[in-house]
Amino acid sequence: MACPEHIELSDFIKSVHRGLRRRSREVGAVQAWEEHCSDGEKLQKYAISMKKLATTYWDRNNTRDDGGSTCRIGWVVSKCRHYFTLGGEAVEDCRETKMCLKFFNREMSNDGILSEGAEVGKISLLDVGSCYNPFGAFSSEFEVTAIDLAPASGEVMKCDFLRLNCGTKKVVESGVCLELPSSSFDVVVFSLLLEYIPCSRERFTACEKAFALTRPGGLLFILTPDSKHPTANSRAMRRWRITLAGIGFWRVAYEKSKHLHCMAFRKCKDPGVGKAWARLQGFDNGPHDLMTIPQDFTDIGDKEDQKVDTERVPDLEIAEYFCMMPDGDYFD
Ligand SMILES: C[S@@+](CC[C@H](N)C(=O)[O-])C[C@H]1O[C@@H](n2cnc3c(N)ncnc32)[C@H](O)[C@@H]1O
Repeated sequence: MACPEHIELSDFIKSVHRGLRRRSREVGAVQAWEEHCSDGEKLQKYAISMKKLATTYWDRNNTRDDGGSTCRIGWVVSKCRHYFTLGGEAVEDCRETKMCLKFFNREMSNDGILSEGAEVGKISLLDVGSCYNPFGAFSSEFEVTAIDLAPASGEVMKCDFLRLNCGTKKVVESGVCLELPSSSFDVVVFSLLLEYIPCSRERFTACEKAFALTRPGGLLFILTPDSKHPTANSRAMRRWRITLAGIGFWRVAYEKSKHLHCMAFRKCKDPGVGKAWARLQGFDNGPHDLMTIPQDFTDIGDKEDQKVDTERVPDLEIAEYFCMMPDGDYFD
């Protein structure tokens, strides 16, 4: 059972997400986002609440009997170990080569195939919307760059990812990260980030930026809440998959836990492969319109605290996710 503080924290977080979506409908995404980013007090309260919720209620009891981790951060860490240090990347190289032959009747055009047994240093990981730097606990394996609109920890740089420039170097001015070098990260993580962003087009922009920043063969992780049974939102997840393939991201891992979809996408060394597959799936409309979440279609009234009705069922899913997480065994 969730305790009163837990409910209070999750209610506040949900109300921020809801308010941003509602304002976005009223005045458009750009103005709503600007207003949101200039409300320092609200952002600060969100950061403190999110950190407390995650560190006090979510991130405990996350170890299975076999020593494995049941949390979203642990899922990313274990997939990275498998991919970067236990030969997973080489396996995916072979798979991509086969797809090149199938789609184009030629070898992979990129010469970036990792030779097996190549020396692996620390994995460079960009955690977008990091809040309190949960990957900091794995600093022996990961070189973490943590960014957030409103950091809850000194290890996290302030940055609006939607406005970040993907260029040639790291540029930080007055503590704000303005630019990061393209193709420089082994891993980019969006953990509970995309549903914060109130419109589909901006979610797509975030994915394009992730593509620019990841090195060929690197991974984008997307963790997104969904408390329904595994197939309930499978069509939406399929649309995300096709959209991301259209950018050049190929899905290499997927798991539906009780409250999350956990996904890993590889930046194809030959982006034509992902695009060709996406075309076969009928990907020829505006791609940004495909990065939708159930709440995009929910009619939200003016009153923040109005009683939940059947039209707001998708919000219930999020509510359940935020309320149920502390039990800690939802990520089996
Ligand atoms: C629900 S919290 C998730 C925190 C953490 N990733 C986790 O899994 O516990 C979403 C975070 O994304 C951040 N965020 C949302 N939009 C962002 C943007 N455009 N740029 C950077 N951070 C953003 C928010 O400030 C918030 O801290």
